[in-house]
Amino acid sequence: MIVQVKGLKKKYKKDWVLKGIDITIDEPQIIALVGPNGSGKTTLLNCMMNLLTFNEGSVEILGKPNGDPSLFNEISYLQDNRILYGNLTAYDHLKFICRVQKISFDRIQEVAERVGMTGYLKRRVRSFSLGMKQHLLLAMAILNKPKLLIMDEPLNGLDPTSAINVRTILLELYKEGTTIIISSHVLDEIDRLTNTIYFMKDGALLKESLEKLTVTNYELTVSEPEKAKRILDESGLPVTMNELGHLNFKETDVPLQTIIDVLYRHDVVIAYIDNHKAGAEKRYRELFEERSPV
Ligand SMILES: Nc1ncnc2c1ncn2[C@@H]1O[C@H](COP(=O)(O)OP(=O)(O)OP(=O)(O)O)[C@@H](O)[C@H]1O
Repeated sequence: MIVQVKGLKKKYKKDWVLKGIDITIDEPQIIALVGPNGSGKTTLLNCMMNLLTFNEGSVEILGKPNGDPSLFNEISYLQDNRILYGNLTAYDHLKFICRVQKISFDRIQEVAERVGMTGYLKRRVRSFSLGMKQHLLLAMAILNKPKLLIMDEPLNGLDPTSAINVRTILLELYKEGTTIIISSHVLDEIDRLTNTIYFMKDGALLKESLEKLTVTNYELTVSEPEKAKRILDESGLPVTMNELGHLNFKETDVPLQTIIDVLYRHDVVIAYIDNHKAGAEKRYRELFEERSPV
C-alpha cells in the first residue's frame, strides 16, 4: 500500500474545505489533482503530508501513519518556492537536505544534471527566475529518490522546454517505481503525464480515468516550420505553431495522414510526431464551467 486516505475532513473556522476524502493507491502511478483555485488541493496535500492537522479521518503512507518520522526519507513534497532562502545558493539548499537525510553529497551533481541546473548551482536563489526556482524545488524533491512524490504546482513558471524536461523526469521516476501525485492547472501537460485524474469539487474527489473521453492531439516537429504552416494554411488544414516551432492540431479537425501527404509533396521533412490524449481540459470544462443558457 502506498497511500490510504480514509474519510478525511478539514475545516477552517466554520468552512468545510474537505468533506470526506478517500484515496487508495496500491501500486506506483501518476495521479493528477485538478480543481479551481481555492477548491482545497493544497489543503489536501498539506494534510496528507502532515503539515496541517485535520478534523476527521486518517492518512497512511507506505503502511505507516503520515506522522511517522521514518517516512521522512521515503517521501518528498514539492511545495511552492516560498520555502527557498534568497541568501543561499542552490547548492546550499541541496547540501542541507543531504545532511538532514544522510544522503551522499555526490548525489547533488547527479540530480543537478538530471534537472538541468548545473549552470546555476552555485548562484544565490535571490537571482533566480521563477523557472529556475521550480528546477531547484524539483531537484530538492528527488534527492532522496522518494517512493512517493507529491507536487503542488511544479509546472508554474516553466517555459515549454523546461515543462517538457520536467515531464520527462517525472515519467522516468514513475518508470523507476515512484508514485507521483501532482496538482496542476496546466491541463495540457497533465494529459501527457497521466489519464488518472482526481478532480476536486465541492470538498470531494471525483476520480476519473480519462482514456475513453479523449481526443488525440498531435505535435509535429518539421524541418521548416514556417513554410509548413503556410502550406497547410493554404491547403485549408488548420494547424497552430507553438513557441518551439512545433505544429499542433487535433485529430478531429484534420486527419494526420492528409497533413503528412501535403508536407511530403512540398518536401517538408517530418522529424517527429508526438501525440497525446486531450481529456483533462474537456472534462474540467464539463465539471466546472457554467453552461450557457439554452
Ligand atoms: N489557513 C487558512 N485559513 C483559512 N482559510 C484557508 C486557509 N488556507 C486555505 N484556506 C481556504 O481554504 C480553501 C482551499 O484553499 P486551498 O489553498 O487548499 O485551495 P487550492 O485548491 O490549493 O487553491 P489554488 O489552486 O489557488 O492553489 C480556500 O477557500 C482558502 O481560502
